[in-house]
Amino acid sequence: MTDKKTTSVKVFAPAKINLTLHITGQRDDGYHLIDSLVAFASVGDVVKIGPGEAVSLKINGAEGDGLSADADNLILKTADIFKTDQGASFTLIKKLPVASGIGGGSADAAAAFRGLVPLWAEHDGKVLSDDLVAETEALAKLGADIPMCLFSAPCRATGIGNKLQMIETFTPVSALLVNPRVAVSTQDVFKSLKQKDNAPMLDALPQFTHAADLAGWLKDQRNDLEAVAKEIAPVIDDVLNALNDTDECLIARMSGSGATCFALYPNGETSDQAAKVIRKEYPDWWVKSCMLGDQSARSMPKVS
Ligand SMILES: C[C@](O)(CO)[C@H](O)COP(=O)(O)OP(=O)(O)OC[C@H]1O[C@@H](n2ccc(N)nc2=O)[C@H](O)[C@@H]1O
Ligand SMILES: Nc1ncnc2c1ncn2[C@@H]1O[C@H](COP(=O)(O)OP(=O)(O)OP(=O)(O)O)[C@@H](O)[C@H]1O
Repeated sequence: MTDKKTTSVKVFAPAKINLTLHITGQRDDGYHLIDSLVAFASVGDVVKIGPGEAVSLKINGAEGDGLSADADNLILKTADIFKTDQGASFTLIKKLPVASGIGGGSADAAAAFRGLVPLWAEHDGKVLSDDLVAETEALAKLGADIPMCLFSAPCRATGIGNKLQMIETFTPVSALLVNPRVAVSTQDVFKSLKQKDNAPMLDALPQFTHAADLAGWLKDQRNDLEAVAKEIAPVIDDVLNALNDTDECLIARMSGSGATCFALYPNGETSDQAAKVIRKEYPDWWVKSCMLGDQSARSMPKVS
């Protein structure tokens, strides 16, 4: 048997992209009901977990400045759920902008959870996986986007984002993600939203065989948070204009509560070329050419 105290785990935490985000109601506790088509990007954070006497967190990476490594960090909150006295030293390589509508914190929490299961597989003679249902429920309470990030695969999310219908037939598409480096608070956007009972998507979603199909369909769908987010961060309009101006852009929309926007392209060459153009004009923006689709295989913990 391997010595679990010396095991190290590395987990990819991909960005979540809300291709659509229809807000269809509000619960009595204030949380909003959503109907959202979600895919996961080939760009994301990396969570490394090594042995440690206590639970600790160190943050590296280009987007790590200003993100606190204290008890409020979703990685430490996730470790707390397991209620063991085992240690773990986390290193977060933060590559996704914070508070940017692409679920970075939720992705980190989900990655930490996936990584801790093999690291802490057994403790005090008790198999951790026996408790996973209760622990997964506790994890979901840390953030509405966490359940979808646990799967990191295309899905339709309803409820408050906790009811997931997986879409196994989703065809991967080339995309460009752009964030103008303006943090937008999800809570502020929801608080400013006035119209809460918008139409959901149709019951049956079409099957998309290429990016142009998906983009054509998205033109009739919405992100109901986009208008409110633009009032809070008018630069979102500049991002959408910049994306729409690039060659062969099929559609440009905002993800989540913003300010990150995505655009779809026919292939990787066209999204790479658009990235070059936007980076040249806006050198301070965060610009990533990527694939959107199923990242579940890449997101499995790599144990060494
Ligand atoms: C906008 C989305 O990213 C779409 O996927 C999510 O709905 C937000 O997910 P999240 O950032 O993980 O959200 P949480 O951290 O749970 O909540 C942040 C704040 O957003 C509001 N919130 C969140 C989710 C939801 N379905 N309704 C809400 O009203 C709540 O006021 C909460 O105080
Ligand atoms: N590991 C983490 N990474 C990013 N943010 C974190 C983390 N832990 C806690 N937070 C806090 O969570 C808040 C939301 O950050 P996050 O990057 O997840 O926002 P977001 O991309 O807008 O999320 P969503 O799309 O789920 O609304 C931030 O204000 C940040 O302080």
